[in-house]
Amino acid sequence: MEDGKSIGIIGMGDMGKMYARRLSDAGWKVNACDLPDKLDSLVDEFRDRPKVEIMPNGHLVSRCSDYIIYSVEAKNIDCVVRTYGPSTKLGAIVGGQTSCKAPEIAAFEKHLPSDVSIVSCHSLHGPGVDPKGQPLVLIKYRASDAAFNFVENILSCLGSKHVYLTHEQHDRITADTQAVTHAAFLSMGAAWMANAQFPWETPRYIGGIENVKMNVTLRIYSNKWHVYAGLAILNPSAQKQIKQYAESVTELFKVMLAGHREELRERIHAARKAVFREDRAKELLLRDEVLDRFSLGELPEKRLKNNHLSLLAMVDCWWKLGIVPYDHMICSTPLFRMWLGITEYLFCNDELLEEVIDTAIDDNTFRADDLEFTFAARDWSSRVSLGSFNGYRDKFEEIQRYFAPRFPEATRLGNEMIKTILEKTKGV
Ligand SMILES: NC(=O)C1=CN([C@@H]2O[C@H](COP(=O)(O)OP(=O)(O)OC[C@H]3O[C@@H](n4cnc5c(N)ncnc54)[C@H](OP(=O)(O)O)[C@@H]3O)[C@@H](O)[C@H]2O)C=CC1
Ligand SMILES: O=C(O)C(=O)Cc1ccc(O)cc1
Repeated sequence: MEDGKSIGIIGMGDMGKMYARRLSDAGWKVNACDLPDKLDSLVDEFRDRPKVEIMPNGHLVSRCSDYIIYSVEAKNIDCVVRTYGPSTKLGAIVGGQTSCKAPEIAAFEKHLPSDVSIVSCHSLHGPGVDPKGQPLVLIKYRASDAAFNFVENILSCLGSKHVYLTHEQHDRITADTQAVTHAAFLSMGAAWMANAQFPWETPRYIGGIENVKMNVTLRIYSNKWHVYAGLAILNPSAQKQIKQYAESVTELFKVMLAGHREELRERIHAARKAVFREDRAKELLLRDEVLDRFSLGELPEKRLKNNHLSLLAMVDCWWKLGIVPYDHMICSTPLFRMWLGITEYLFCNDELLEEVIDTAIDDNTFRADDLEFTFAARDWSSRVSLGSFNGYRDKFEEIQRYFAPRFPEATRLGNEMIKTILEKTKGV
């Protein structure tokens, strides 16, 4: 490895460990730490990897490493960089893995010595997904070409697709792709819990699009709350989009309740025209055989109808915000691709879309679910707008406890689903 240079990782949670394993497998010396109370267990866990040296704190990591990655909670980034930043080795390069870059760059600007270069990164996938072929954002904020090339060379062992952005572009795009996607799935989970449902036990929620909704919702709730809270609350563009999503849900639900079929049809078709190209149906990201394969419950003989308020509102929201989601495929996460996949599956099928409009107007059996979904979307939006980390955490963890017994199975199915979908969407 390049002249005995080494890499520092501050924060050995899920992402930090994944980086430590992959970088050391590629032959790099890694110096890593977490909070002091995890020292012994980390030393134990990495005992069989001589290339990973676990250190007691970030000062020790910072003073001996040539590229230091902060992989801590986004909400703690200022405090952690303030503590260890001044110990950074003279002339080293620093970056971060947090999901929202404005606070991370601000912390680097404020607390790092001026001789230190800044090159940040963001793997656009969770720790359980193979990084190969997934987007990896690289941000050259304050660095020479040589320093940037050094970082790019280190991270090339992940096999990811490199995407070069400024930190402002990164935050704008991830608000469009991640934050609003998470808001939709978080709201589904909240609504199911409010109605005391486990959707895989209800025939009308099994098969096709419903499988993706359930698996992704459970996948999100099985993760750590701070990941979603950080990227929603700390990113100002995200707040705006989550608010628009809640407004789209509310307005569409009111049109449904009032029974205004033509108004609903016109609005849905206007949104469809703005978001989907006319020939999109020829190249759908997802098809029936893929969608039906990953069920948590028994598939019913005949597919049951749903008005898919969550999906109608998503396209309405993109339309209102002038977002064309395909523009962001280069920066998409697996969950975003699945969300876009089921959205276009619905909107690019005239017959299904017409059935959804009729169901929305004529079928009363979804009203209770839609009411709870509307409350949930608005509640998530107000917690995010208030910037309330505690409020976000309380709600997230309550719902997490409710669904926890099904996490192992949902994670297994979700991983298979992601793998299959990634194969189907290669090159998109
Ligand atoms: N999980 C995901 O899917 C992805 C996450 N990210 C981002 O990566 C970052 C890390 O996420 P993830 O690994 O999932 O989260 P984790 O909570 O698993 O990891 C963060 C780790 O940092 C530790 N930490 C906090 N303060 C310090 C400190 N002062 N010194 C050393 N360690 C500290 C935490 O300890 P403690 O728990 O005790 O506070 C924790 O172990 C986040 O900013 C997240 O937004 C990016 C891409 C994907
Ligand atoms: O795919 C998703 O949206 C995830 O939920 C995983 C994830 C979470 C945080 C990130 O910064 C990147 C990826």
